[in-house]
Amino acid sequence: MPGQEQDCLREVTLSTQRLRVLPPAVLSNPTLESLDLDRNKLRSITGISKLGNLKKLIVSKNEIVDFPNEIQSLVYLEKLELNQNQIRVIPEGIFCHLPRLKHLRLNNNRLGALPRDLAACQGSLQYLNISNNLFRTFPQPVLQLANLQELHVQNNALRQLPRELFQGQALKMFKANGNPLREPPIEVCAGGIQQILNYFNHLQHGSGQEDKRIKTMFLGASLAGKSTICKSLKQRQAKLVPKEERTVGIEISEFRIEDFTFLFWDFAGQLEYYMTHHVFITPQALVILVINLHMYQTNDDAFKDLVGFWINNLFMRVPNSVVLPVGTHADCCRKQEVEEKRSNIMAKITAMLAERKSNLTHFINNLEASEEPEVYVDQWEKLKEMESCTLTILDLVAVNCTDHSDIKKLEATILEHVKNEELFPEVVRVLPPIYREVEAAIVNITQSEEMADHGMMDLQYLLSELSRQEHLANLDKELLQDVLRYLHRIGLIVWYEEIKHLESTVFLQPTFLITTFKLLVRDRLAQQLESISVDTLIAEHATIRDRSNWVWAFKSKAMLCHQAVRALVKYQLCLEGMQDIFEEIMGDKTHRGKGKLFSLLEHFELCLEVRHAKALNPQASEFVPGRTWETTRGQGDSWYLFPTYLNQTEEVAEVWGGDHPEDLHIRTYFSPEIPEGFFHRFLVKACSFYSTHWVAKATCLLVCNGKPLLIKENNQRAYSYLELRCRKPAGATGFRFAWDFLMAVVFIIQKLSEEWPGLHVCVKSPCRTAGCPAELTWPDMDGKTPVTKEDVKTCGTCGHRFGAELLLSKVPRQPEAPPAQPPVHYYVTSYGTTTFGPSSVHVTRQNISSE
Ligand SMILES: Nc1nc2c(ncn2[C@@H]2O[C@H](COP(=O)(O)OP(=O)(O)OP(=O)(O)O)[C@@H](O)[C@H]2O)c(=O)[nH]1
Repeated sequence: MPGQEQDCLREVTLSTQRLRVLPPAVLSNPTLESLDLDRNKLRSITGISKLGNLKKLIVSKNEIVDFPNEIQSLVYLEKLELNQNQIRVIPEGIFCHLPRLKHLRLNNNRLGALPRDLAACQGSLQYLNISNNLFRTFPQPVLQLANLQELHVQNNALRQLPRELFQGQALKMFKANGNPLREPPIEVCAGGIQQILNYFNHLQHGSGQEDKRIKTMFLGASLAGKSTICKSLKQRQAKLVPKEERTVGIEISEFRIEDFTFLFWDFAGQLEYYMTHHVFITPQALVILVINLHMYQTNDDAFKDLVGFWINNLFMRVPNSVVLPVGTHADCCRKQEVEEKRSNIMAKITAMLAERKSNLTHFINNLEASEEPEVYVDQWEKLKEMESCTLTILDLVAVNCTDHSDIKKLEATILEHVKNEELFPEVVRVLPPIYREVEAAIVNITQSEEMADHGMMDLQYLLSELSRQEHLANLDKELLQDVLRYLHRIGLIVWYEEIKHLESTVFLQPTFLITTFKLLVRDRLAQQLESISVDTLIAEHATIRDRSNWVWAFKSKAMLCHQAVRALVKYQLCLEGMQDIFEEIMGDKTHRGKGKLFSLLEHFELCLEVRHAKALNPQASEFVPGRTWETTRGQGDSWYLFPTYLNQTEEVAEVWGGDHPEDLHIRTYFSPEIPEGFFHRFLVKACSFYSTHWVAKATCLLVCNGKPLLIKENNQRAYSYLELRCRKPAGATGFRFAWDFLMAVVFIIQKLSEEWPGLHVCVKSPCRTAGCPAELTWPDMDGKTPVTKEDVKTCGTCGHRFGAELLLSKVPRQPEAPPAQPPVHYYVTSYGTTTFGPSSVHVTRQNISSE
């Protein structure tokens, strides 16, 4: 039987066989205990009841519409997977016959309810996945599953979760993101089971209060009028912002209309700040896209710069957002011109949305029509998920910001949209009174006289300050952390508990965090560096000549040494009267304590530490997989590379020595385009992993075991890709190594791209015939099937045949080859950690050699 692996006929695997019916041979084997039918085309599994000894049945990724009733005969069943089918209803009378069922996957179907008799599995069921279905209310039978340890309900339409679910001891893992939850709000759920439980406990002591709050992000090109609108809305009058007062970084303010609280995040329009946008552009917000109508022309370039760029970025980053385009400077245009521009912008946005939809449909159809569609199931699913996301674009409002009545009109429009539950289902959150009390007390502290401008506070100190207040005397650390976590997620404060250096620091004024970013990520940084005062230089034991060197290194290599950063930061903090926090931000002088600034910049992949030191520890006696690779610390000054400021392009090309037709060559394509800042963050990630590297504006050369790998960025409309090349290796080991290297870099790219949920990335190998435009699409890389079955691939366009190892990660077969290894899985789990097959290599940071 094809694809069958037999173990005394107890176990049969028939995945990806394009089966439409169960093969009779399988059904004639009543001793079978495990049957895997993953990724086929089954509409039913008629006859399955003959396999009365089955313990494990996998029918995921098939075409089942009607729940297979025969499953009720499989009374020994322990594991059942029916995910990724089209099941709408599960009848009563099935689960009551499955008392041993431990593991049940029903995700990605069309279910809206579960049968009552699921409760019969209460003694056994430990894992249940009903994510990506159509549940509007929480399925009550689940509450009786006393031994349930893991529950997935993501991406349904749940508004409320029952408190009883969290009261038992068993539940260890619970996931609910992607639901319009009010009670508890999604920001509370993200804090985990304990936080949810605490939330319900506090709800018990008083009735929940409705909180209507929405983060509002003002985006748009420079000088569009974002700050003007923001300030005018807040002050309820036309409030023109002088041109010189440009937003630096992001400004945040709070504002109320009726009983809605708006948190305004006003983003600076200059390109340099786009690098930090990924940190602050978050889902579940109202996006106000501000367009200067006076500047806008009805041609494609103006549209791309002032509107298209932002729409594309929102597509990729927060694909489910609601966007209100606002056209400013209406007073500088004729009435008819305003109308023309308004309809031009709306028509072009509509065309963009249609283009995106049609692209996705095209990709999906391609996968479905491909030769082996079952090896593209994961890609297909991701695309389907993207297709279900909708960027809602509201009708453009044209305003004259100098006119009070226009501001009032805009305010009314915003309010009307926010009240629309269809558009903003999660605006209303039910909160225990204590959440509001703690929040109010924090706001009081931030506004008090004693509070320093920066608003940074130690967590323990904050707790003691709060609990000094009579009504919060019982506040404990856990509850405070719960509330802080919530306030962080809604954007009122900033608390990065996941960054080790910052876990005990709360930024009560989120703007201060942005101020810290701005110290090094800003426009005209070179001028800033040049203007460091002599006093500051002296205090840092530096000379004017050092300062010139810093400027030179920055302009030519986008690098700053530690001393330069210290001087720059000290100088800027002095200007703002905040010199007292210098040590805290920068760490101590020995460079060993990293300080908050670099913890932040490195966490968000905005800079890379480049240490001029001898490579790896020469004293290290051995390298042990899974353990930290110890390195010697360099004696010299640390340098930091800021990829945003890179402007050279030639350096890498020189080291690489030009492309060669023989190179192994793949491309990762991006649709709709490579997001702003993506390549820079990729550089930081990849270079912190591969110690030897060269970087330039749009290229990078990584070296591993002496072998180079080139990555080039090409970001053109309808042609956005990263190209990966390495020299054609000799011999099977060489191929294995080269493909491992390529795959590791592809996985870094894929891992990073997950941060843009609306971004589609696919990998292709160009045909190796010079001039032939054909490309070979790569199948799912985390699928269980090997990437390629054949040894030779034929190009469908030019007809030439190539060894598969030249196109895909397949090692050439050798006559004396040892028995097949288990399939190798690669994945990059996080910054600097990678797993290759059975052994895992954990490298926290390799030193950088300056070769
Ligand atoms: N006449 C007129 N001027 C406006 C209008 N809206 C904004 N302005 C002016 O346009 C200039 C730019 O406005 P800002 O609000 O600073 O623009 P921004 O989008 O915040 O700009 P960045 O800070 O660079 O991101 C200011 O001088 C405003 O006074 C408008 O509707 N009519």
